[in-house]
Amino acid sequence: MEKLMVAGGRPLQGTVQISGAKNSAIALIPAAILSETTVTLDNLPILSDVAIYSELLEELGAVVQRNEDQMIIDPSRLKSKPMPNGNVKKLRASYYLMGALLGRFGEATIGLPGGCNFEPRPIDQHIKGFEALGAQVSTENGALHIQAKQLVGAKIYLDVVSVGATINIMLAASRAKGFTLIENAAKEPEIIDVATLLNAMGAKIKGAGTETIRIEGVESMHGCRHSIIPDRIQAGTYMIAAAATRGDVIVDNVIPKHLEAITAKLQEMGVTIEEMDESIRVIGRPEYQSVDVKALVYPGFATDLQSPMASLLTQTQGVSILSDYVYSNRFKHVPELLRMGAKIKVEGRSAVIEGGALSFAKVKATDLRAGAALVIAGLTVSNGVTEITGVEYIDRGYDHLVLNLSNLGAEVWRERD
Ligand SMILES: CC(=O)N[C@H]1[C@@H](OP(=O)(O)OP(=O)(O)OC[C@H]2O[C@@H](n3ccc(=O)[nH]c3=O)[C@H](O)[C@@H]2O)O[C@H](CO)[C@@H](O)[C@@H]1O
Ligand SMILES: C=C(OP(=O)(O)O)C(=O)O
Repeated sequence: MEKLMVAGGRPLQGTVQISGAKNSAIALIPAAILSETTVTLDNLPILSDVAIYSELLEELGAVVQRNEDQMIIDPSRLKSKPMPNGNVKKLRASYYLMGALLGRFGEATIGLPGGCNFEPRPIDQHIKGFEALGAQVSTENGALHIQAKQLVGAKIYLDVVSVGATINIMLAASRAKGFTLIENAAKEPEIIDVATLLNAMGAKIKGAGTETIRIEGVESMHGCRHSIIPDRIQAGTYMIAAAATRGDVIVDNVIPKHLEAITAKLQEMGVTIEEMDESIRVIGRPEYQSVDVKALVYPGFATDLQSPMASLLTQTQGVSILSDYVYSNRFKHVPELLRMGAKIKVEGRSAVIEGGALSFAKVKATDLRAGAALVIAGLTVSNGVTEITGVEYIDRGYDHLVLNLSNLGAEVWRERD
């Protein structure tokens, strides 16, 4: 096992290139198997989740080639076979195989998903969607068995706005007979990215990015080439890190529109932001105002940036309230930040954060974004080295983190634990 060492206290300076989005990639890779011919994905992030997904497709019989930031998927010989254990348990997004296999073969048996378990992550809305499309769903030894003789389009109203359920239903409904309407759909940019790929593969999807998605099912789908959108969560994390270290950083290869919520919140704190076509410059200040932040569904402030934001809020002059309305208990970073001297109290779905300097400590990343929060906290500490274990979580979502931070002037390295 490795640990991440962070000797902070230096303002981050320079330019960082943002890779393709993890939360798109892990849906686009399974989406590709709805095609009978080769799909090429460009701007692929280099992440452990992506590597595991490529192994999952190979286990199902696909031929997968990786060249740097490109993945070429030939799913022509892929079959639906039961995947109750193994790699499916390593990532949450293995649940997209349910919608994709169901769409292509009318059958899927997939173990209940793993991933970052900051709190229970139900999939009842995914199941409700599959059932509405005419599938029968049962549980067999911890795996879900989903089967349909013929998927038939349906009107589906999601009880909660769910990225995962919206994408999974889009995948299955793309190959259903007739018309599907998803109402109260999630509007995240990653959903638009998946719909763009599916449409390039021959699907007929309209309205992705709004709360009503219309899908006319098609009988077959074909290969195409698609470039993955930039990772707005990675971008937001570097923006937060730049502000926390009072740095001056250009975050490049981004879609500024996807970053409006974090941009506005940083500006409210007193951070200077300059927006360009495909990049954002973040210029920090010695002092920041405290602010209240509410993590909500898109276009609200992303829940995935809530933990990194907690670290930045320790750098303000007052008391901030950081609430998460998507995952009410996503606060596993808090006990670790307390070890670093943070003054935080969790009250219900909110963390009440009082500004004050942090100090170095040995801390543990318990999930991906909690890990990012600890890296940012470590970058603010000038009097010693913060040691972060649980690096495998951080590797799920941050492409070349050590290299990127080093290029920005940070002293960060990995060591064997
Ligand atoms: C809306 C939202 O911000 N979604 C985030 C969520 O997506 P992810 O796809 O994990 O979560 P969902 O969007 O599906 O879930 C949103 C909310 O709905 C609930 N839920 C979901 C599915 C379901 O069947 N039943 C149910 O009750 C969840 O518990 C959660 O409270 O985490 C991802 C990884 O951290 C983020 O990238 C997504 O942006
Ligand atoms: C928790 C995350 O990922 P996943 O839902 O894939 O576990 C995340 O991206 O912050």
